[in-house]
Amino acid sequence: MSFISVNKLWKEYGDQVVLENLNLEVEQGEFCTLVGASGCGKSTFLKMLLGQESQSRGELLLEGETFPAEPDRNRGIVFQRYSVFPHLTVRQNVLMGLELEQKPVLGKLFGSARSEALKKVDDMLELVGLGPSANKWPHELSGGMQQRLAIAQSLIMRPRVLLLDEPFGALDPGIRKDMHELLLQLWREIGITIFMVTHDLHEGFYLGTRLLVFDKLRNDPHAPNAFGATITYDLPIGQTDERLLRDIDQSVTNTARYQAA
Ligand SMILES: Nc1ncnc2c1ncn2[C@@H]1O[C@H](COP(=O)(O)OP(=O)(O)OP(=O)(O)O)[C@@H](O)[C@H]1O
Repeated sequence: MSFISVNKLWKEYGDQVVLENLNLEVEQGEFCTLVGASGCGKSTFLKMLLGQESQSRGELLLEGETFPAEPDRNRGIVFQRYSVFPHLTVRQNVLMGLELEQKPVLGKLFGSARSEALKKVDDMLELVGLGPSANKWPHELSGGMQQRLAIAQSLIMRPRVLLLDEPFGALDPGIRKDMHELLLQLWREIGITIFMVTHDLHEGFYLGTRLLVFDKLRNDPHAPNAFGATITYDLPIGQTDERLLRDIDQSVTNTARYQAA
């Protein structure tokens, strides 16, 4: 049995078919990057993995069981835009998840429970390179540092699956490279399963263990909503070459043109 199984999965909004007949088996510890034209349903797929959206048809299984219908601590998510709380310091931002989990009513930990939680928070901040910034406010951080904080906020809850929706899309190329290194280091150290959406085909081609291309096999200009996207390529990273990259780029660009028409 696979860690995650996607069987004949469809997603429709009204008469718009967004995803059609997705089939996928993912083992624990895999790092999947998702690429595809804008509007092809990559974020929708992440939302289904998160439990924020339900499928129209088909199955989504975690260790053979139906995925929990609500977001829970099994799954953490990081978005492109910073999702940190501006009125809390870096340390408080990361502590908050643990406090709300252990004290859902008061939202505060005291005594030894608080010391233990703070130790975990400081270890996590070290891991993502924010140790020296623990007492800063989010507005004092660069974009890359804010995304490190968002990643720390997710990882402190020890999710089994980390979902990343274009987490580095707003960052400068140099910072993006540093964030790739950080992500690969965290993934190796923690052994977590990752799904990451990116618009950058090169990023998708070289980061992680597996590239999933979301694309439409059929485009009908007279009925643009009639066909959804599916996984057209499922490639192990490292066994990809420039020619294939160009083919995928061409196909994704064609779909993007149809979508924009
Ligand atoms: N809640 C919703 N209600 C209706 N339609 C929706 C909803 N969420 C998404 N859609 C539609 O589903 C399609 C897929 O959207 P989605 O955001 O998943 O695409 P995407 O591949 O992640 O795009 P991008 O790369 O631009 O973020 C789009 O046409 C979008 O308008």
